[in-house]
Amino acid sequence: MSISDRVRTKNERVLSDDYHVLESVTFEYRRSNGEWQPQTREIFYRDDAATLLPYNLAGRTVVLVRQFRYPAYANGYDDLLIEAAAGLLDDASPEERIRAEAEEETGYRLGEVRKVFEAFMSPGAVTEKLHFFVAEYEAAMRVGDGGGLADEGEDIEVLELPIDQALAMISDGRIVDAKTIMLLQYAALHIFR
Ligand SMILES: Nc1nc2c(ncn2[C@@H]2O[C@H](COP(=O)(O)OP(=O)(O)O[C@H]3O[C@H](CO)[C@@H](O)[C@H](O)[C@@H]3O)[C@@H](O)[C@H]2O)c(=O)[nH]1
Ligand SMILES: [Mg+2]
Repeated sequence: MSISDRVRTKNERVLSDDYHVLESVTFEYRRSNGEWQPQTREIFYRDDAATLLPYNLAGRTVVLVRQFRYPAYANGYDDLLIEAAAGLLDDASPEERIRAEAEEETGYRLGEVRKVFEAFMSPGAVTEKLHFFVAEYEAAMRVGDGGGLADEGEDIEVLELPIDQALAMISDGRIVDAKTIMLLQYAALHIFR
């Protein structure tokens, strides 16, 4: 049985369609006891995206980026946010897109990239699914400064950190971005053992 047998979409109203689409959706959901219950939810339609953690096994380091994020600032975060490189797919394949995005943001032209998992990051409200990758890097792969695209408003710093320091920064609150925490914990569990 598909879950669509338990959902009847009644109405979809576009609240905003400036850059992404925000809709108010009214639907009925058939509860486990068989009753149909009306519900309304605001849904933010965002395209899927990909993120990647470059790691160097011998040096026990990883590469992250730092940039301004207005939504975090609006929620009281008074600093640049430390993140793994990430980008919206823009209709490309996750692997193709993350390779280009990682080079744009960090300056590293990577070899093999490995997909490790996929995750919905805020499934109560946002459609976006994120594709997670890791890739081994070495100093010779640095072909540029990174930094992102200035004409798209990006002003990105590149950070190379020991994995143990990055993990400590999760504990002390200096790293508070979910995708970054997930990739660093993946690396601690499966890469730097
Ligand atoms: N005008 C306008 N431009 C936008 C908007 N949203 C994104 N852009 C443009 O699209 C670019 C997106 O840059 P990417 O590097 O592809 O994406 P990202 O901002 O890193 O986003 C990824 O990480 C975020 C933080 O975890 C995620 O929130 C996001 O969904 C995605 O995974 C931005 O630099 C900006 O130029 C918007 O609402 N309005
Ligand atoms: Mg980005």
